[in-house]
Amino acid sequence: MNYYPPCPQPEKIVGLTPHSDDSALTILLEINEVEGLQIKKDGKWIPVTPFPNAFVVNIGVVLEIVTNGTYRSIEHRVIVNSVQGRLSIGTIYLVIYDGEMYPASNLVAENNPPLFKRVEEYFRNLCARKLRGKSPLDALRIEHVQDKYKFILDN
Ligand SMILES: O=C(O)CCC(=O)C(=O)O
Ligand SMILES: [Fe+2]
Repeated sequence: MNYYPPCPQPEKIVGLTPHSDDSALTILLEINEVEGLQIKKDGKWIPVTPFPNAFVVNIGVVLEIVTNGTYRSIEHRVIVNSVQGRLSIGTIYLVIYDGEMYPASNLVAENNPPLFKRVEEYFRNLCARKLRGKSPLDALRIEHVQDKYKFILDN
């Protein structure tokens, strides 16, 4: 459960630092329907307006890796306001704690190479890690230099 108390100078703090969820899926209930959640789209922060009796379903890093980038995890943060506290409950769905994680083989082909490295024990140090945007996922990306080169030649 997350509680973000009101703050007299909300512009000076952030409720929850920008991050992508390390889960496969996160199901979030915005209990008292107070605004604050924002997603990053095209470099801009967009507010997610709470919708009564609805869950926010967030795709996490695990699904992005396993689907080889077909489903994208979104960077998000929470800001606070000076009037109302925000209450939310997040339920995270993970995979085997110390297992391996990699793009599903049937989603990878010669013309669709794996976008992420095989990773072991991604979750082991999860709680010790700082929230840092999408950087933990970016560290696992495979650069396809040949594809870039081909793109430059083709264009
Ligand atoms: O409190 C919220 O609305 C978001 C919480 C969140 O992003 C998280 O728990 O990962
Ligand atoms: Fe989150």
